[in-house]
Amino acid sequence: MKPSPDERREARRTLATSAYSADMIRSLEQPFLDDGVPLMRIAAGSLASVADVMLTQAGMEPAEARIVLLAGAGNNGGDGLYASADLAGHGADVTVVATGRSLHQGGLDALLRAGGVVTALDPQAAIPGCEAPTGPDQASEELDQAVDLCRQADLIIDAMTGIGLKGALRGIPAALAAELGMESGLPDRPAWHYPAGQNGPLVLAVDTPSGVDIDEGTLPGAYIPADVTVTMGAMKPCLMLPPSAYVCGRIVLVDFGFDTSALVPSVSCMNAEDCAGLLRAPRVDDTKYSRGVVGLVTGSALYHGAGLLSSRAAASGNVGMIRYCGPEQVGNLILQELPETVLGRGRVESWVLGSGVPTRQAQEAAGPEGQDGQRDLIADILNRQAADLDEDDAAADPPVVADAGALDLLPDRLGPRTVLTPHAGEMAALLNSHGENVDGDQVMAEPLRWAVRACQLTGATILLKGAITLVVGEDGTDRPRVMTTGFGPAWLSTAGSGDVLSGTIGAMLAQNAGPIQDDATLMVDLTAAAAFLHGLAGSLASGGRQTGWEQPLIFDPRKPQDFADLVAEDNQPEGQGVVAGHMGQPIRAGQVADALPRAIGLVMSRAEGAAEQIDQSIQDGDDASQFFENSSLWF
Ligand SMILES: NC(=O)C1=CN([C@@H]2O[C@H](COP(=O)(O)OP(=O)(O)OC[C@H]3O[C@@H](n4cnc5c(N)ncnc54)[C@H](O)[C@@H]3O)[C@@H](O)[C@H]2O)[C@@H](O)CC1
Ligand SMILES: [K+]
Repeated sequence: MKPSPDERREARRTLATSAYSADMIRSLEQPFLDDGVPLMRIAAGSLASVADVMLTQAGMEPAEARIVLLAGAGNNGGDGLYASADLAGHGADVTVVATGRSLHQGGLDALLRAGGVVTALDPQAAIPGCEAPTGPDQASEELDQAVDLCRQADLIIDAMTGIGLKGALRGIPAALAAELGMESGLPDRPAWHYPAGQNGPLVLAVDTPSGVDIDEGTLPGAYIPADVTVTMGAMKPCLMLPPSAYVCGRIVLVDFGFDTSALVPSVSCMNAEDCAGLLRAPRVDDTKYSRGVVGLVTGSALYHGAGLLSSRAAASGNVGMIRYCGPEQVGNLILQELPETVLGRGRVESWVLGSGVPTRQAQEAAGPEGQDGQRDLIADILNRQAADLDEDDAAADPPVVADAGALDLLPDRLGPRTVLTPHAGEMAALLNSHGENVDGDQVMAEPLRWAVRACQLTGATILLKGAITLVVGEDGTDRPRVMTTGFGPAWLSTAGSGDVLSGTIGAMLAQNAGPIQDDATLMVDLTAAAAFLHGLAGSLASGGRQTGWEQPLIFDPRKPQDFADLVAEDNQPEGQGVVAGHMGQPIRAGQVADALPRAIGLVMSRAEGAAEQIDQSIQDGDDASQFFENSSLWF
C-alpha cells in the first residue's frame, strides 16, 4: 500500500533527524545489496546531480567545469568514480587523483570510458592504465602537482574515505587533506553559511568529509571541510555531532528507502514537531498550579542579573507561575520586571539552581559581601535529590536544573531527573572532580565522549552547550540517549544566554512534571526541546536564518528534478548557492527570553496544523517571516 502524505512526512522527519553508527549503516545497506539494488550507482547519480546544482548555482557551466576527484581505494572512492564518470560524460573535464593503491574497478572502467584521466600518488599503486610514481621524489612531486590541480579546480569531489575510515587519516590522504583542508581544529570562518566556493574550489564530500570520525563526531587529524556533503541512505553521527558537523557544510541525504524501524538511532536531533509534542497545551480546567510552577535559586549578592534572566525565561516558558528564592535586592529587581513572581519557597514542579551563583572559590574570594545563603539552599535541594535515590524514590522531589554555581555542590550520585548544564570549562572541572584529567579544550574536541563520561560518573542528564548543543542521559537501555540541537544562531553566545537556557529548561520540566515522574528517559528530550526553543527564540530575536546546524535536504533519487527545485527554493532570497543563508543581527540574552513565548506559540500552533496561520503571518510581514520563509524547520 502506498504511504499516506503524513506517513511520508513522518518517514522523512525520522530520516533527517536520526543518525546511525557505521555498523548500523552497513546493516541497513545489506538487504539492498543482497537484493542486487545498485546502491553505488544510485549514490553516484545523486552525487552528480548535486554537483551539477552546486556548479550551476555558483554561476558555472557544469559541462565546462574542471573537476578533481580525490578517490580512495574503497567504495567511497567507487561512489566518486561513478559520479565523476557521469559528469565527464556530460562534458566536464575530470581528473581522478587516486590516493590509495587501487581503485574500485567498475567505477574506474566507467570513468575511463567517459574520458576521465587518472593520476596515482602512491608508488605502490597498481591501477590498470595508470603509472605509479617510481620513487619517493617523484611521489612528492606528484603530490604537489595534485594539490595545485585541486586548487585550480572548480569542484573537488572528496571520496577518499567514508564510513570505512579507521582512526585519523594517514599517509597520502592525510597529506592531501592537510594541504587542501585543515590539519586540526575548525576552519577560521563565520558561523553563518557563506556562499560556497567563494575563496577557492567548491568542495563536495561523498558520504562524509574524509577524515572526520564517523561515530564519535571528532576531528582526529587532517580533514577536508566541505561546502556540501551528500550522504548515502541515512545520517551518520558525524553529520550531527559537534565538532564534525560544523565541517560538513549543507547536508544532502540520498533516500535509499532504508527500513530503520528496528534500530535505535545513535544520535537523534530535536526538531519542531517533537518539541511541539512536549509542550503542555493549556486546558480549560487549568489553574496556575496545574500548569507547573518553577522555583529558582539563581542570582546572588554578587550577580543580580542572572536571577532576573533565568526568571524571565522561566516565566515566559509556558508555566503557571514562578517562585524566586534569593537575596532581597535581586527579588526586588525581579519584581520590578516580573510582578507576577512570587518570592520565597513553596511547592514547585521544578528547580532551577545556580545560574549567577558564585562557585565556592569565587564566593570565598569575595569575602563577606558574597555571603547570601544561596549556596546553602542549593546544596540542600541537591542533597534531597541524592537522598531520594538512596531511598529508592527518585521522583519524590521535583526535577532539577543545576547550572554554574550549583555545579560544585553536587552530591556524589544523582539521578537522570537532575540536569547539569555546564559549558566546556565547567564540564572539565566537573569531570576532574570525579577523577578525570581533562581541560575545556579537550571537552570541546571530544564533546560526545566527555558528555557520556559525565553522565556515567554523575548519573545526571548532561547538557553540553555549543552552537550544536548535546544532551546525554538515561535511555532505559545499556546505551545512553544522545540528542543534539543546533537550531539557533551563534549570536546566542552572549552573556546571560545560559541563564535564559536554564530558566527555559526549568519551565519545560515544570510543565511535564507528571510525565517525568513516570518516565525519567523523557529528561533528555525535554532538555533538548528547551535548548531547541532557546535556539528558535534566538533566531526570532536575531531575525536571521543562520544556525549551528541545519536539517539535511532530502534527495529522492527517483526524482532528481525535485531536488533542483528544492534547492532553488531554499536559496531564493539570496541566490548565493546551496549553503547560502542570511545572518540576522546581534542579540542580548534578555531579547531571547522575550522571544520565547513567540517561539513556543509558533511551534505549538504548527503542530496543531495551523500552517496557514504561520504562512499568513509570513505574508503579512511579521518579523518571524524571513526566518520561516525558507527554513527547513518543517517537513
Ligand atoms: N557497499 C555499497 O555498495 C555502498 C557503499 N557506499 C559507500 O561506501 C562507503 C564505504 O565503503 P568502504 O567500506 O569500502 O570504506 P571507505 O571507502 O569509506 O574506506 C575504505 C578506504 O579507506 C582507507 N582508509 C581507512 N582508514 C584510513 C586511514 N586512517 N587513513 C587513510 N586511509 C584510510 C582504506 O585503506 C580504504 O581504501 C560509504 O561511505 C559510501 O560512500 C554507498 O555508496 C552505499 C552503497
Ligand atoms: K569522503
